[in-house]
Amino acid sequence: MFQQVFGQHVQLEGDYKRFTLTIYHRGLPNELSYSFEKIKPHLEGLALPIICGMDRYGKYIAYDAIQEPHLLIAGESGSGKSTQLRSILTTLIQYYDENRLHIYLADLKMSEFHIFKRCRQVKSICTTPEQIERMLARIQSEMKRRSKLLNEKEVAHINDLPEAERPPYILVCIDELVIVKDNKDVMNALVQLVAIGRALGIIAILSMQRPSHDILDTKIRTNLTVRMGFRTDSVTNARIIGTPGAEKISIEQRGRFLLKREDLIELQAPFLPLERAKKILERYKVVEQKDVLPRGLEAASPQGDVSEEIILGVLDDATDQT
Ligand SMILES: Nc1ncnc2c1ncn2[C@@H]1O[C@H](COP(=O)(O)OP(=O)(O)OP(=O)(O)O)[C@@H](O)[C@H]1O
Repeated sequence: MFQQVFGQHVQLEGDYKRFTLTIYHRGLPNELSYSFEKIKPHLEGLALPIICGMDRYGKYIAYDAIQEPHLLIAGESGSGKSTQLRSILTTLIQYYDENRLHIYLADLKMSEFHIFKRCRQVKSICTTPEQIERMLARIQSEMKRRSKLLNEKEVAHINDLPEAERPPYILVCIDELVIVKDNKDVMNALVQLVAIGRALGIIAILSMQRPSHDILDTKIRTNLTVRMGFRTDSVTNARIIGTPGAEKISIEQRGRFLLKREDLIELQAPFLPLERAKKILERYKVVEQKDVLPRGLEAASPQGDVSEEIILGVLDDATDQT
């Protein structure tokens, strides 16, 4: 009824007694072409900026993952999760060099993280549960090293360290966690990461279709402070993600999602097609042979006990091992 009177761009919010009707001059764009030039000014001042999308006022929204750590991206198949992760990572790779940022990726669907192979900031791309286990074990020892460093220097956060001693931020992204949901080592490592990672500059992004209790431990879920809820097939699933209303997003509205931080807002994600992302990333890839680890982790150490310099400093070209 309100839409008939005021047009398409109205929003009715409220619960039992009190409702607010907001009438916007315009709606969200149906598609938002990815543009780093337009996004970049909105990242300034954020320690680890995560680009989200555009709001109803035509404003780009980004947040600082050091202030609001650990992100859950969820929604049904084809709703836009991978595309969103692609633009988050491509943005960060253009924004920070490897002295500021190290990225660890786990792509259990083996769908598309290969496009990040050989990017200087990308230190690992895992495609099997065993590789994830080892990657997280390495992250755990890096967490120990950083905790010790903070203790010695008597500071609370790596950002408080002098610039010369500050280690790079570490971003760990896992696509489709469901495949390793029964792996206790992986889950325990993740529990620890999301509990203490923030002060150490180690942040997780998890992407999955449905983060139900049997897939995502409550100890992990409660520490995923930011949620991006893409289209879901039911109210229940939208609630599980923490973005009630995501069930109302229509199938045609690709890249539309609800962002849950303190409030819940509707955004349109930038659209960065795979081929365009590949082109952008070309400039950030290693070219010299000595920069590329020729074999995988097994080649580096038959015992599977890889030294920190290798895993934390060199690309684990995991796909080549499989
Ligand atoms: N931000 C966007 N703007 C416009 N179209 C989009 C956007 N994001 C995704 N799409 C379209 O939707 C399709 C599916 O997107 P995507 O692969 O990201 O979904 P997904 O949620 O990761 O699916 P799955 O869980 O099956 O991997 C894309 O191929 C693209 O055509």
